[in-house]
Amino acid sequence: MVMPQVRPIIAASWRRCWARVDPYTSLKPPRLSDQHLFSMQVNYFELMAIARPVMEDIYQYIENSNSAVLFTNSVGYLLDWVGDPGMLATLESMQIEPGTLLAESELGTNAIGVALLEREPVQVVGYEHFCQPLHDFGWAAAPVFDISGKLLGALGVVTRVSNFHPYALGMVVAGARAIEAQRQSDQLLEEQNSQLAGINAILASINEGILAWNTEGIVIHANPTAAEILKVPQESLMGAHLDAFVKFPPYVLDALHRQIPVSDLEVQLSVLGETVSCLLSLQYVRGRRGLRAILAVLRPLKSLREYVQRQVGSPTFDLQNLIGESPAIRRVRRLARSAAAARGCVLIRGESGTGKNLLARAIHYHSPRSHGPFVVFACTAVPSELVLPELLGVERGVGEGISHASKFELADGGTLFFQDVEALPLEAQSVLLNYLELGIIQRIGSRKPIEVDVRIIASSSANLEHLVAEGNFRADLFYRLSLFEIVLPPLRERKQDLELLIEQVLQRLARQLGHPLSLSKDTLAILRAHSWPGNVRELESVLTRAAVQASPSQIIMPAHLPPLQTSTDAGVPMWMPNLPRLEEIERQAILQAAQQCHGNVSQMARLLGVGRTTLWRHLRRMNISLDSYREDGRRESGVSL
Ligand SMILES: Nc1ncnc2c1ncn2[C@@H]1O[C@H](COP(=O)(O)OP(=O)(O)OP(=O)(O)O)[C@@H](O)[C@H]1O
Repeated sequence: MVMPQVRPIIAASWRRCWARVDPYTSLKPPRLSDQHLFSMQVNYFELMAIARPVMEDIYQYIENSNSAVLFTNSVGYLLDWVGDPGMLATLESMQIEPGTLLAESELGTNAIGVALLEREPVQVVGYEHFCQPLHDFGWAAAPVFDISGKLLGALGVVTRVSNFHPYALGMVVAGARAIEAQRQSDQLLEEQNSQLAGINAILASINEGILAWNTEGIVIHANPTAAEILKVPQESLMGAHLDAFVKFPPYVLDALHRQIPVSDLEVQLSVLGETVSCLLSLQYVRGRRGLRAILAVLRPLKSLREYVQRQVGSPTFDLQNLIGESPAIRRVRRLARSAAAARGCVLIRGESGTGKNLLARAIHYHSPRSHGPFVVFACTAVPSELVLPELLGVERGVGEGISHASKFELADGGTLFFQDVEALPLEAQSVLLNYLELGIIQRIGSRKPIEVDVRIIASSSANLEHLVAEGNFRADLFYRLSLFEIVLPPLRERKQDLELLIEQVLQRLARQLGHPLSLSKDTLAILRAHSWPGNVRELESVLTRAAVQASPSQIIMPAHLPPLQTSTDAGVPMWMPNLPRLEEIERQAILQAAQQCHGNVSQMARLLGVGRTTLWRHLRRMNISLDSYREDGRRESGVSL
């Protein structure tokens, strides 16, 4: 029976102790071996490093009052203490010292044990201790939590009952809060530092120059690439005044003054008297109290070109990938090698899907320019109003929008490939001709001539002679381009290559599907009989569909093939003068596909066995709008019809 004046928290502890603690014997709490204590202290090193100064602060107030300040872990093991030597010796005589378990289950009711169990500050004085040997003492303790509420340990003060001061509890509570606050701020700092280290590592590894300076003009970050572009050591830049190194042109200063962001503006900086050309982007970092820093991204023009090159510079562009051993294809490969070694323009002609793209890339790949970029200008994919800005680039003044480089500049030192050159508007044809004659271009909005060294390759599946006769293609450009002409034969004219091509496509599909693939005899016969109006692209698409249909079986049977026409009347090159009749057939096919695919260009292209680009070209040429076929009347982006 507990006396009514006993506080409930103490009474509850006594009830817990009755079953397992003998109140009358001398204390024998468990103690860690020195080795275990040491490893525990190592584990708690950071927390103890925070707790120790707080413990000493508290001890300053209670020094000479025969007391001690204790810090335990969350289980109750005493990790550290500080106190009057007399009190420490007394505690030691009761087997209480660093390494001792002060849990309620071992020492009976005591402030540390109860504070850890009840997760609240508590004082236990005199007879409130369950064990008699502690009746002479007064303890106060407060639990310490982390930011998520997890119990970390307890801070306690112990004195003789006669010296016990009611303020002791307030002191340990304030001390515990101080430990928590310090730990949280340490953790935040550590997080920020690790985030900062992460950001710095990212900034250091990216290929763009990153330069940041504060409102006083002091450089607060410069990554290695920025140092490389500016040719100034990174250590010299950091912490220096930017003005000491870099002079911006007046229009950039104006942008900075007015805090206008710029993106990929081609600029010439004066760095310690040397001129550095690069693409500059500016961003402004704002805090609650206004502008905090300016962030500049610097990109060397060269690296941009290399980037373009990396996108295309893969070995798949080897001429060996133009499969076929027919005399026609051998001749194409021979011509392509001569074209690669020469310097002038090349015109590649042939029906859609015969490999014009492949050949253009291969010529570049085998040319002395292969280290330079290969840039594609897809004439049908660029909306007509954007053709000139895309081709020539745009120079805009500050505040007028974003300047961007021309395709010629991006291709400088490499090859510029005009895919479907027949779709180039007349104005752009003049630009191209002008470049071929003078070797310079001028960005829109600028009078400055830019000298570029670009080789031109063009492709076409159109009847260019017809277009010239109609006045839709400049004759002088046509003659200039066609000085070196390579014609890719349609597949139906080199059926002996069919099996080689099938083999190559099946090998690729087998790799993708993860099992070998072959054709039954009947399937091969059907493929041989087909006229392949869509050429190699159609073959690839038919085999892909069939392989997927056949999977998991490894043999493609006739049933797996999509319907194929066996007509022989497709054997007419697209640029022969019977275009109107063919055009009508094409128009009907496209309209049917549009209906079936609800105007979805990708699906239509698949159905028709042509590339998206080719389909867009036909749509534009035939002035077909897909809007009415789409359920939501939506226009597809990228091309205006
Ligand atoms: N001789 C060939 N050997 C191997 N693959 C080929 C060959 N010819 C074409 N191909 C493949 O056929 C597909 C279409 O080729 P490509 O895009 O070069 O044709 P294209 O004539 O430029 O077509 P379009 O005029 O429609 O743009 C590509 O996947 C290409 O790799």
